[in-house]
Amino acid sequence: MTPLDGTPVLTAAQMRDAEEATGVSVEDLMHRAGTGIATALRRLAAGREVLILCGPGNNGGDGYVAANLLAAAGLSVRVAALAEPRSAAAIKARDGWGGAVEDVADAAPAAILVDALFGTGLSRPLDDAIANRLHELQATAQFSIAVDLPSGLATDDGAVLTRPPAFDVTLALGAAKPSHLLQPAARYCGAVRLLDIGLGAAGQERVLAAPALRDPGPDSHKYTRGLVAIVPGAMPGAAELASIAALRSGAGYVLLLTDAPGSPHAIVRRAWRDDALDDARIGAVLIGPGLGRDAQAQHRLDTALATPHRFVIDGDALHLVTPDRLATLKELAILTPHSGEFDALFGTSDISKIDRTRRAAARANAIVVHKGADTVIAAPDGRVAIAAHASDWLSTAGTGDVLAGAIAAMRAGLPDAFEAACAGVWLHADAARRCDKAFIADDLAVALTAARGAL
Ligand SMILES: NC(=O)C1=CN([C@@H]2O[C@H](COP(=O)(O)OP(=O)(O)OC[C@H]3O[C@@H](n4cnc5c(N)ncnc54)[C@H](OP(=O)(O)O)[C@@H]3O)[C@@H](O)[C@H]2O)[C@@H](O)CC1
Ligand SMILES: Nc1ncnc2c1ncn2[C@@H]1O[C@H](COP(=O)(O)OP(=O)(O)O)[C@@H](O)[C@H]1O
Ligand SMILES: [K+]
Repeated sequence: MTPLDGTPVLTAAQMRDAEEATGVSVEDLMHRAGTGIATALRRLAAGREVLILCGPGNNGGDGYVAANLLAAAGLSVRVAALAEPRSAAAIKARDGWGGAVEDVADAAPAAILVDALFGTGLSRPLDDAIANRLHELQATAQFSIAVDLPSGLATDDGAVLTRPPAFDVTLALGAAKPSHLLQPAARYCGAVRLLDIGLGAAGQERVLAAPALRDPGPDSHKYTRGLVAIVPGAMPGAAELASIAALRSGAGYVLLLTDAPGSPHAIVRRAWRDDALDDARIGAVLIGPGLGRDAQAQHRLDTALATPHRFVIDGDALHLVTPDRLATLKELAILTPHSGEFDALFGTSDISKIDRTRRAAARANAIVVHKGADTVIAAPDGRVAIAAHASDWLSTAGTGDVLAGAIAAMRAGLPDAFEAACAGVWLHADAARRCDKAFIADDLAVALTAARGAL
């Protein structure tokens, strides 16, 4: 049972391919899955009675295998089924279960509820009676665990076909699936833990992991650590927040292009001029937080984009560019749209957030950080990282400005724009975890120092 950080994310079809590529039979993979589930359950149940709900497919098969192993280990375990198993592997697993099989409709509740009804094979919404029963049994349990996915969730796009109960833990078999990470599905999974079943899964989509960042050395000075230039506009507070965030993420020098005084004094302030960015030492330029969308904003953006720097483009600036303009930039830019900014720039669509973000990155030839409770980061070369479960308290004004500053600091210091974007998103989420609840964006920016210090 391991955390998901850095692990591959596979769709249902990719899971089937990975399963075939192992050359291992479905029965053997199911045995591995059942063994992993039983080991996890022994720890999580701590001696309490376990009720395993088994569906007709291989998800149910995993449940029968786990039940058999738990009973053999002396644990109190009962099984309730929805229907007869249909796949050969699930039939064999059920036949290997020596105990009674109750009916889900009238099975008595237990302290520990295990949902092995449906996994990656769910093809349509659940019947109301089944969904209601699942909610009842989960509500009376002390602790609930979903095998692979809570029943009712689509696997590939974060969609909810039928609303499941909110589980305490989901055991992802073989690899994380998009719905463990994408909303609205992810909120029902609880803590997601990976059970390794020996799939040699490799793909371009991964769960975001902590970056490996170098600390300064004896040869470092402020410019080698990265000079971030920040272009402010109509709402100066946003650029101030981004400036603090860039410094506290480890930038060596933050130049805020304003003559308005402010703190901290570590921020260097100089009035905007049309040649303000003519400095080869600039490692990254951030433009967009609080920029406004008026003629002055458009002028500053056009002037900035005519320079050959590495850009982080956020907020209002995303309303003043087109994907075609972005694709002509010399250096790979990083775009940080929330869903409204994303739709305005790239249009709306029904496909999954992962696919939309990947397409947008290819279209604009830029790194796209598609923000939200689920943040997806995509590169034009196809790499994708998905951030797992950020603090919902991030939904407060100014936290996006803080993110933009953190990413700009990373962009000034790292050669790979995708890695820089990933590092900034990681630092931002970690800073939020350190802030507990009801923090404000100013607190979040300050907490970046501790987040950076932990790496
Ligand atoms: N891939 C791997 O490497 C490994 C995968 N493993 C495990 O296999 C799981 C996937 O198994 P799976 O493909 O058999 O699908 P599963 O989720 O059990 O359900 C399919 C069954 O349910 C039925 N059904 C669907 N929707 C329904 C509904 N709303 N209401 C009622 N029925 C519905 C559907 O019938 P049909 O749609 O054909 O009518 C079919 O009979 C995966 O999550 C993991 O746990 C591990 O064992 C080992 C390695
Ligand atoms: N419910 C949520 N859970 C986790 N993170 C969230 C949630 N809502 C927003 N965020 C994060 O908070 C930040 C908000 O950014 P943005 O919408 O641009 O705000 P602002 O423009 O006010 O700074 C983004 O990093 C986003 O990913
Ligand atoms: K399940």
